[in-house]
Amino acid sequence: MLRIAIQSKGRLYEDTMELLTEAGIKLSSAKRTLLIPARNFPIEVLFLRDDDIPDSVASGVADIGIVGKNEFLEKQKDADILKNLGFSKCRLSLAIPKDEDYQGLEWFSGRKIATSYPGILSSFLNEKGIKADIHVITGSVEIAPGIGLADAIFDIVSSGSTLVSNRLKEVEVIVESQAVLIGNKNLSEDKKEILEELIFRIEAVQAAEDKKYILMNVPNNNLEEVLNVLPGIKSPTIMPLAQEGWSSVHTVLNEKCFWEIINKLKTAGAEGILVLNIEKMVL
Ligand SMILES: Nc1ncnc2c1ncn2[C@@H]1O[C@H](COP(=O)(O)OP(=O)(O)OP(=O)(O)O)[C@@H](O)[C@H]1O
Ligand SMILES: O=P(O)(O)OC[C@H]1O[C@H](OP(=O)(O)OP(=O)(O)O)[C@H](O)[C@@H]1O
Ligand SMILES: [Mg+2]
Repeated sequence: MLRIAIQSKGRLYEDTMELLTEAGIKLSSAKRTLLIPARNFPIEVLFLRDDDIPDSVASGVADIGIVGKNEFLEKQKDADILKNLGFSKCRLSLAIPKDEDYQGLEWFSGRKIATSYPGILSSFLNEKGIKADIHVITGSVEIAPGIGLADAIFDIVSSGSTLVSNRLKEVEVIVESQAVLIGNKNLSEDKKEILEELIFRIEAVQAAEDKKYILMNVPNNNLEEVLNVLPGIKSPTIMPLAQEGWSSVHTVLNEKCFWEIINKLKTAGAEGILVLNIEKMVL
């Protein structure tokens, strides 16, 4: 049985649960239980605060875990990053009051910076030879400059709206983060085998993301024109329709690509275009 540590509630929880579900892992729904075995896969899920996930994996309390890369880097625990998971994307940035004139990192010399990430910040400042005063607070970091607690902050930024509403501006991006799958360094062969199967499933889910299956009807005379518009990843399927002189064309496209070529497809003579979600894709 492989044990995976995931966040019990918070920003990572929903996407993590969705990923496990899409990978076909069904949990027996024992709410308020901290350790739940899957019903159909040799895995059990341990629910923790995200701060405790890196250590639980490094120490072997859990075999693998899902946590923000920011948190993993901050905790400096000895485990491997096995996979980027593509959700909870954010960055750790330095931000200062918006009316300050900013010319470069020297601005921070001798200033007080509030953060929940003292480890990452101090190694960054050391590397750059900047001496600043790091003030650790565990939440609501963005209000620190406004209430006179610090001159600047180092915190998570995503859309940037929290910075704006606290009259701050982002001046340096130090770490790009997203949810990552981490693993203990000494897994047994049995556990490695289960992990491989899990990663295989995660990759099938990821491959299908942003991909659409599209079907359209095309007069045979226009087939060549339509096929020219479709990007040639793999050759499309072409089947005759019951109606003489028409064919049905099926292919897989990136969603973004679809919006770029939709008008060209119509001009080329495609009709009745259907776009379907793809759940999994094994390449
Ligand atoms: N605004 C955001 N946009 C995208 N990802 C974010 C955002 N805020 C946080 N994250 C990511 O989600 C992770 C968890 O955030 P959350 O706010 O749930 O943490 P927390 O309050 O420390 O939770 P816990 O109670 O488990 O300790 C962060 O470490 C970061 O990787
Ligand atoms: O750039 P933005 O899109 O505004 O996101 C950044 C904010 O999101 C997170 O806080 P969250 O909303 O999770 O609340 P918290 O302060 O309770 O952690 C993070 O701590 C930032 O404050
Ligand atoms: Mg936390």
